[in-house]
Amino acid sequence: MNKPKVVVIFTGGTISMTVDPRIGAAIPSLSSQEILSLVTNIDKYAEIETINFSKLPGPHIDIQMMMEIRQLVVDNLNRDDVTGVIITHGTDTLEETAYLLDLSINNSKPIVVVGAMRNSSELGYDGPSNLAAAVCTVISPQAANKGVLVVLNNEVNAASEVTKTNTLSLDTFKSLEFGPLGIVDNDELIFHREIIHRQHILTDSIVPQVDLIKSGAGMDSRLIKYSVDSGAKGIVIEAMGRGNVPPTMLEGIQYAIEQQVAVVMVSRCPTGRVLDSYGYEGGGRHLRNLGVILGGDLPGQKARIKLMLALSVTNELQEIKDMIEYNQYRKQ
Ligand SMILES: NC(=O)C[C@H](N)C(=O)O
Repeated sequence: MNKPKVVVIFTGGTISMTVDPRIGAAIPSLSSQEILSLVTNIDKYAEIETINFSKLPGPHIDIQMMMEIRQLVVDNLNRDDVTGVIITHGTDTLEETAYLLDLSINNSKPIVVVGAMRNSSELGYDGPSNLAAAVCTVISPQAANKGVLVVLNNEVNAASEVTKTNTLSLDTFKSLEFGPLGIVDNDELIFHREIIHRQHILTDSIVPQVDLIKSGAGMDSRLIKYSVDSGAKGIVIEAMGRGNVPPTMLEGIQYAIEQQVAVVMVSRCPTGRVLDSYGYEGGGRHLRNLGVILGGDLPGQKARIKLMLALSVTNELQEIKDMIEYNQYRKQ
């Protein structure tokens, strides 16, 4: 019987790293063949085709590269002989690439993003087991129509829900609101739940000029104004609690909106969505009345990706608002 063909796009990250003895710290070095040779027996499950995209750590992957990875994924999913695509990625920016792919690709074939938390010089290198679980996920008929999946530590999470939560742990990728979609157990993909709302922003272009600004007690408007004056097309603000900012940030927010810069607000709290519950100066209701867009329960770095894609579709603030708030808030 023909084995399913899986394309693995190698981009780098700890999964491809060893410790360089000269500097005593990890850097990307392993080739795709070296990584795959550690995934014993994988050839019994799938025929693997490799694409060497880069050997970059997560923090070196930029938005343009994410779009190039996207094009490679689309091109390979369109091949009749390909069952699904895996992307190996540095975990620091993994959720951003995964979410970009999830929003911008509508294809029933599985797409899995995988990485590792321990490099190959460390005891307990988790790269091979994570890659094996990614292959088991991609070849499973259950994985069709699930959007982009993130597989590490035998857990399967939705790209739309997952975030990196711990700097060190093997189970760092968590869907903090809802828990994982499923697991890989004994080489089998088992789902525990569905995602109710999926969203696409189908575009093959992006507007990378979106800044991310976190709020803190007593912060003022300088960073927001600088962002606008230096060419930002959108700004994501990690506000406080339910979605409120110090009144000293209002001037900058108003300035941005007057200049037609889209301002999306999420919360610096790790869980819970933002809502316009508070009516005081700088509270969510006040911000919404000024034209601030609500970003749901996304962490700032993922709301930024969503806004970049939305801005590539339209410059109209109302249309951007509809896209960002889709299915989460009453239409205004
Ligand atoms: N575990 C990892 O992959 C972290 C690494 N700094 C990276 O993102 O490349």
